[in-house]
Amino acid sequence: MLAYDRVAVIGGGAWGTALAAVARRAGRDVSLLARREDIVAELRDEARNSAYLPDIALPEGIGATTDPEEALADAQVVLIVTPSRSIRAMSELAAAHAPADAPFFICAKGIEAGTGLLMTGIAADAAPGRVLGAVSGPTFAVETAAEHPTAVTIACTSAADGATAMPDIAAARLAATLTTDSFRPYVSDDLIGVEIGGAVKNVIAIACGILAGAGFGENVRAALITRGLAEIKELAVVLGGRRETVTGLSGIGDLMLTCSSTKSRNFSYGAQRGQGIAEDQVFGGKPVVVEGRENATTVTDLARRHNLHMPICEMVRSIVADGQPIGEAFAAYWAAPIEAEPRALDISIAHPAETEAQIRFEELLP
Ligand SMILES: NC(=O)C1=CN([C@@H]2O[C@H](COP(=O)(O)OP(=O)(O)OC[C@H]3O[C@@H](n4cnc5c(N)ncnc54)[C@H](OP(=O)(O)O)[C@@H]3O)[C@@H](O)[C@H]2O)C=CC1
Ligand SMILES: O=C(CO)COP(=O)(O)O
Repeated sequence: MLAYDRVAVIGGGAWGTALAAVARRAGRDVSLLARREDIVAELRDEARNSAYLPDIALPEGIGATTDPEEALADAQVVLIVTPSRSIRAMSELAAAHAPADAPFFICAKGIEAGTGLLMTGIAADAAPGRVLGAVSGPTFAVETAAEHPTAVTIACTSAADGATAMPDIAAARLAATLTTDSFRPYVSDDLIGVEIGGAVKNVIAIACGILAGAGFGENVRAALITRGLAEIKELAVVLGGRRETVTGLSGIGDLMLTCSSTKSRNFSYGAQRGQGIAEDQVFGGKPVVVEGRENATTVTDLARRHNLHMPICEMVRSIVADGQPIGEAFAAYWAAPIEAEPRALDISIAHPAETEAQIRFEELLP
């Protein structure tokens, strides 16, 4: 049978709940593991998750629980949908309770601090021998949960489970499992390319948000999206991913979405910082998952290790991690030597107006 009948989801937040809803609407038997009793009770009794997806009616029958054994023991496939910094612990938890032949699909977007591992790299460490994949793409949870049309990329390496034919590999099976009238998966075997797109676009979205919040226009946003895509492509290729994956849903698709909407937490975080709101006052001081904040450092650490310069990601890092004033950081980025596009041509012309640029941008930006 191509599709998985029994799907377990780890994470009762916005994206975990939305994916559980997709699987349930596709007719699957779904169990969702959450940490909070109130979320479990509301999902079970009212088919709602008002903490994370207010006003959205979810399908009946999502089997929510706080008990890992209950959630995972019968799973044929496990979706891990918690923030990137918790993926190691969640993979260990899943490995301890799920059947050995159930593949894990990681739906978080990021790179691990210290190790520089992609999300499936962490899972490979934590759950050796497991078939692993990723779900990524332009997907605001609130839209997916409300059955607005959504397309995703589902990736795994084709050799991962020893399958020889594409329909037998785990990514294709998960695509068959999750397809509904409103949810349309595409399948990829370029796990690295897909995961790099998801991790880096959040950092670029922060940059776009900062400059939008500071009052700059659409020109610079288009420039950052385009040059950000070049940074994604270079990192993906240096790590063994494929150039063409970057033009797909998990690359340019997610980058466009996240860099141009206040529905994005990364963009909104940047916009608030651009308006001059202090780091500890962003989102009114509430804890909100902003993956690009931490991943500005993990992405640039990884790039530096490969002698790759990612100027937009470095700019974001210097603001959010090193506390550099926005005007100064942007001026330094903007006054870099003039180079070729793409970088194949060896051109480097000193910017003539570094000082003027700094003075002007410092006046305009906080
Ligand atoms: N929201 C979206 O539109 C999309 C999100 N993603 C990605 O999905 C991942 C999760 O994001 P999202 O669902 O939006 O985040 P949310 O903040 O909505 O939910 C996070 C969930 O993870 C749980 N959680 C948080 N920290 C830990 C931890 N240390 N250990 C175990 N569980 C934890 C939370 O539990 P509790 O409620 O108890 O705190 C909550 O259930 C991120 O990597 C994000 O980039 C990907 C695509 C779309
Ligand atoms: O990954 C996402 C959309 O694809 C969600 O973006 P944010 O985490 O910025 O809200």
